[in-house]
Amino acid sequence: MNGQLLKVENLTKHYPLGTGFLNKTVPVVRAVEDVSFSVEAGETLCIVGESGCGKSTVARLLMRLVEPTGGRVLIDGTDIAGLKTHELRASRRRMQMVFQDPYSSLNPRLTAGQIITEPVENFERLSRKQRQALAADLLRKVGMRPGMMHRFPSEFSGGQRQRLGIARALALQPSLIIADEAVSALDVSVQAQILNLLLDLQQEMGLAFVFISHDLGVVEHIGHRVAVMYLGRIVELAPCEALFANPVHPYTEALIAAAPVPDPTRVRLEVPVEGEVPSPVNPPSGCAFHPRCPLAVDRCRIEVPPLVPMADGRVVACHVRAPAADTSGRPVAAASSSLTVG
Ligand SMILES: Nc1ncnc2c1ncn2[C@@H]1O[C@H](COP(=O)(O)OP(=O)(O)OP(=O)(O)O)[C@@H](O)[C@H]1O
Repeated sequence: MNGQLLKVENLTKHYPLGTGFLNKTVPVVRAVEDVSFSVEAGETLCIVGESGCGKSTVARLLMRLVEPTGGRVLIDGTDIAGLKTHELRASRRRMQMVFQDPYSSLNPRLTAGQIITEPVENFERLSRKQRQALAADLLRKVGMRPGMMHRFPSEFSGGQRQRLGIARALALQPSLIIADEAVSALDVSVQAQILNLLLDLQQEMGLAFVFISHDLGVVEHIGHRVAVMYLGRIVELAPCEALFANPVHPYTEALIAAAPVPDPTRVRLEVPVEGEVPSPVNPPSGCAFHPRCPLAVDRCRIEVPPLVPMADGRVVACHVRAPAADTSGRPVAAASSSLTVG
């Protein structure tokens, strides 16, 4: 890992519900609220959270497929919002996306060779020979035979299609790949093969990943650091091992407790977190997790907790577990509380 590639500062996305009539304010979906993180070259940052917490919206904002309501995305120190069309195209070469559904994300009328070389052909004209050489090289990179370039998507399995999606993303030699639920549609054994392929490619090419998943098993396998999102906000961002060994935010603890445990020796926590994720149109006041949190105190109902740096390098937004210092520098609540209450 050698240098900051991507920096996200206070990224916010509100989707208006309908259009305002006679300047009437319209309700908004608060999909992403004040999200900040960075990714270094060669690093994998995972983003986890339940459905609807804003993970895919973050991915779309990074690719500038949607415009932010606020905040900035910087690639190699350059704010992508200020880029002209041709500069944006160039910055997109640095950052490519792999999508969830390998069945619908490939054009069924194109051959595998055409599909994976198309991104390059959007920038430069290739001779037939150049296209074939590039397709062969990309197919080899993702563990497929060059002879497969003449086949159509319908002739491939789900895992092979996702390999094609990865080959296509590699065509422009990006530094960063955003993978949005890239293995969720695949069988578990195929998932492992694709994850190992991504790890090999990272080693070989120094690729960085923003890896979005709701599956903690997958995240634990592939992540260097993990950002946990709840209702549009990051509530904990920590090195992967530290997060799984010692989750600090009660929501992180609940997510890990609720996940299937592949390792039977790992102690499973009994966390009494109940209820549904509230609506992002009208989120709870203060800490959005407080209605479901067994540790909530009065302050949680009133103030949004800031992300507080902890000694082991993680940041946590929790008034109880990671209290911000008051003006005198003293913590304002107990530094740690057990979740296994009552
Ligand atoms: N174009 C849109 N217009 C209005 N609301 C939207 C739009 N796109 C997403 N949302 C809402 O924004 C919130 C965050 O959605 P998002 O898809 O980013 O979450 P997610 O964590 O990726 O969920 P999932 O895992 O189900 O894909 C949700 O409440 C969703 O309904």
